[in-house]
Amino acid sequence: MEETVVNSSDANKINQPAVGEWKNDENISYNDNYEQNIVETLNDTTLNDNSVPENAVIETQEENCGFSNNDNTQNTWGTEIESKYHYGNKSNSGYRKGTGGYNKSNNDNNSYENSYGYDSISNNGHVRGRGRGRGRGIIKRYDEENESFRDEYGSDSGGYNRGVNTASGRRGRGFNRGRGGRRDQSASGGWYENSEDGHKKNENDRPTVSKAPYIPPDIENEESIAGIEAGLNFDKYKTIEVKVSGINPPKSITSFPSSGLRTILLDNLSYCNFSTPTPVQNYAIPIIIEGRDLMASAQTGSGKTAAYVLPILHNLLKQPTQLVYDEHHCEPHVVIIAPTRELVSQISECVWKFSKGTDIKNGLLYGGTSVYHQKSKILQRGVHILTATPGRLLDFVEKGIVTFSSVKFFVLDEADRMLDMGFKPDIEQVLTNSTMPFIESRQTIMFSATFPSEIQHMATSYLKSDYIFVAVGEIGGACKDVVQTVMEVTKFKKKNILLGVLKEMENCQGTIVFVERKKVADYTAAYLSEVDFPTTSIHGAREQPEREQALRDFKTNKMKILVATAVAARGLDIKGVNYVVNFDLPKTIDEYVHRIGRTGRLGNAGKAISFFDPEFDGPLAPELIRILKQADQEVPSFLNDAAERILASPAIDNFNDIRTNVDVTSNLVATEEEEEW
Ligand SMILES: Nc1ncnc2c1ncn2[C@@H]1O[C@H](COP(=O)(O)OP(=O)(O)OP(=O)(O)O)[C@@H](O)[C@H]1O
Repeated sequence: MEETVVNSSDANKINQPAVGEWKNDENISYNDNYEQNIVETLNDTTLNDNSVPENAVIETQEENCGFSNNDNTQNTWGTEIESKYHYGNKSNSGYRKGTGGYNKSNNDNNSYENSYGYDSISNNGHVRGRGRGRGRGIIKRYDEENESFRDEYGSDSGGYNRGVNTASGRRGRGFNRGRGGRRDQSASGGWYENSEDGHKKNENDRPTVSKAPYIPPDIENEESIAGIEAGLNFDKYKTIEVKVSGINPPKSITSFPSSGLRTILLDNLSYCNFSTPTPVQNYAIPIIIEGRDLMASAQTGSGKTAAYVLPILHNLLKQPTQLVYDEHHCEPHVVIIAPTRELVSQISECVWKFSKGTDIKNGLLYGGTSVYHQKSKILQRGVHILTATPGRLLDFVEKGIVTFSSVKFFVLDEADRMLDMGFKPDIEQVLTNSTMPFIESRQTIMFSATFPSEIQHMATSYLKSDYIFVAVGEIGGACKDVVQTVMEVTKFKKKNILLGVLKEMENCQGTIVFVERKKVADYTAAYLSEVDFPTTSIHGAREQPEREQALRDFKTNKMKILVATAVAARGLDIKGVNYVVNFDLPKTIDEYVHRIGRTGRLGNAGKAISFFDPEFDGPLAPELIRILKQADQEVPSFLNDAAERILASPAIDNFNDIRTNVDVTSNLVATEEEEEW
């Protein structure tokens, strides 16, 4: 079989602004191209819901390779000092720092460790560092039937792994070759041959690092009850414009008691301190209760989840039908799909808290967790409402564990995201599954804060023709309770400016810093920890337990700052998020709107600070200005200048064939954010 060798001199051309910056600052003695290739490798080996079978466990081996023979490294192992934010236990966040080079370890706890040399390990089988290598991918696959692991060898090329493992004061050298195995057309990581003493190991005695499947904590706990409390601006919701279109839309409600919702739901609402419905709830509840399909858009943090969960629960309770399940499969009545694991978990919590005291069975499926555990949970009692990420859901559907024959409601949360290029094939696969009831026989519901018109057009093919459209405020508009500041910051200054911004805050507790790349997330979190801001991070290269631990640490204020990639941009509802900092601006304005919507929720005040680098962010300027104006925010003059430059520049050639009489085919390509998560 032909090997694909990535030439390290063929530098990956991705813009990687912050990488150079860190390198400059940390005096790391290797060149830009090399670093960029590492980034490329990591993309290839990312685990996410779509790329790796969920029950796969990566077996990692490595052989250290020798770059670390420089004086810096030699001198420093003895000088490590413990920072006050280094937590010794495995379920916490922290870091260890040293002096000189940059060493970042991110292994089986939620910690950042800085010391000499350069090293970065994460639990999903990536070993990053210097050196180069190719090798075969091995996936340790969990065999559910036998409850044991078996090896599956990846075939074909893909990943390109490099690694020097110099964790915890040990250094080794050696040359590492490993070809990232790919399965199911997806990158899945590779294994490395490793030797602490620098000698290549015999294949037979390579150590196996098999991870036990992760069983997440139960969502059914009282802490889940407390949502965000309504803020001072909650009453402003009354004045917001709501547009409703469609034939004979049901009349909106004005209060929960007059909504017709069943008593048990009203009781649960008051238990959860929901006294007044938000506008999207006023309109969506009666529409769904009356059995109409719905596409709805409302600003971030305005209660869209309850707007569909409550009427669905009401209808299930009003017309109970028998739950079909046995030891092999189950047939949910409601399927809710959302793009990220944490969001799925959050929605499921919401279902649980509103269905308390009823017979409704609630289940969830998401990647990075034990398949066996999730399977037994939903097959034990059956499941009325199943909330899932698309990858894990399809996995269960393919295995026949979930069938859709009893589906009455199909919900897409963050619907525009679920129907964009990254997820649309999965959604199509779900909706065209032979067991899925036709459009006329199910109720289809879509919600998001942003809904680009092209996605709306596409979405209509999944809805009944008389669906109702509800738009609360401007579609895709930013929440006006968020004060938005845009600063002109070039890439090399970002780090210092971030520090300045954090220091200027009275208390930086509850700050989410968004970056574009996983690696920059790690760097930034490590750096902030080092300068005494307790920080953790969430991104797609972290193991699921680490991701959940990071969120818990942030939610419980153990960590003041959460550095995140796009994985945390949508839907996450975290109390006490006072600031969002866009260290890197996103590529699309909708992503910006979702990110800044992590603060300023439910009438509370929030603040968003964005670093605008004219070199990279120019294309976003016109749309950013539109969003700032819509939310009555100040538009800085440099942004106007950048927008003028963009608008004055010639239109980008779309590389369209100038002939009109030829067939055109196009392939779906995953978006970059997708790969980056
Ligand atoms: N009527 C209400 N009364 C009190 N609290 C509410 C009400 N509706 C929603 N909430 C709370 O408001 C918060 C935001 O709700 P939710 O997460 O559903 O917003 P969203 O519109 O889906 O946001 P996003 O667009 O970011 O996904 C949650 O903590 C929720 O519990």
